[in-house]
Amino acid sequence: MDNLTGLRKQINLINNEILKLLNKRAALVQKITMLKNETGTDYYDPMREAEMLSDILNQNKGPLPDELVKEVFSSIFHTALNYMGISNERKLLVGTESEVNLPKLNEMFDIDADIPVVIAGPCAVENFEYLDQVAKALKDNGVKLIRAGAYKPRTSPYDFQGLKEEGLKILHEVSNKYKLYSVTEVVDTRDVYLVQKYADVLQIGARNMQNFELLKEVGLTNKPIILKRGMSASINELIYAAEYIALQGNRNIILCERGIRTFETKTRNTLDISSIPIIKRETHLPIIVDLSHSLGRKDIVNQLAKAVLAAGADGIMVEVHPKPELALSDSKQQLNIDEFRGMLSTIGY
Ligand SMILES: O=C(O)C(=O)C[C@]1(C(=O)O)C=C[C@@H](O)C=C1
Repeated sequence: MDNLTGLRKQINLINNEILKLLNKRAALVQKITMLKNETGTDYYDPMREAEMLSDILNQNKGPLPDELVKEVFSSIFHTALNYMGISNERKLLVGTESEVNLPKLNEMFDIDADIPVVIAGPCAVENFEYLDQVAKALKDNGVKLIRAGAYKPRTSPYDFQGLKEEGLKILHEVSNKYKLYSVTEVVDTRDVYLVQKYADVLQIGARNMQNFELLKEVGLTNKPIILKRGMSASINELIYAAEYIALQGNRNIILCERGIRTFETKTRNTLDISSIPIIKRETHLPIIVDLSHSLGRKDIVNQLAKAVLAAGADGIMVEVHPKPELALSDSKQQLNIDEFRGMLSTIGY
């Protein structure tokens, strides 16, 4: 009968065999490293790793299941790379180690460093008069960026879809009149050229965060891009979406937290404040928070504005409409001009 001591003795012998084999393997990896140095070949070779794994799994007769065998060998390959002195984690262009020296968000828009960047305006461009009233209020209160949608991706195809080019023209005219920077969403690769002709900052909405063709297209422009987090997207997915833009050459990316879907129904989305310091730690990109879409209500905007700024956000975005009750979209979450002034004073404007 096997006893514990006897079984452990056998395991000790196997451990020694595995160790000898691992070191034998490491000596071969060292030779490969030298060859790769001579030829300038990449150390990390995911295709080779995949081929080896497939051979290994074909030979696996158990009792260890394939997933566990895969885990062990993936760790062996990872160790080989560590032994070569490299990591298989790619350094991202948007990561903290990136060499680019980008201006801070407030510098991009000539905003004093002691006040937060505020982007405000109606959900959609509805007509010249409404937008003009909002723009005047922004100007009077020292806010420099106006937002308004000309293309509105709505849940229902029967809801107001935006004024499209007509809306872009109104936004352009009003922002010029008050010397404001204009921010508007682009939803289709075919519209990027048109939208960038009229607007100063392009926005990629939450629903399009992983529309990779659209990301690549705006990555080819030289306009700042606001990239909103998808409602079910992880922070990593948001960072990789930004990398798609950066890879095309446009490094002027502003990330935007706008809440994620959870079981909570008191707010439209759950505002994930923790994403702010995490993004600050893992990327060099500025991050702003869209309070209106996160919350879907306006009675708690002031508290959350202070909270996100305290957490390190570089700015906030809020919806403002001269007559929210008559707004064609998102009427419950848009502040009226008095409420907007109140919000500004709570954050030091
Ligand atoms: O075969 C190679 O090219 C190696 O560098 C060796 C090795 C390995 O551990 O087997 C190490 C890293 C590569 O990602 C793939 C394979």
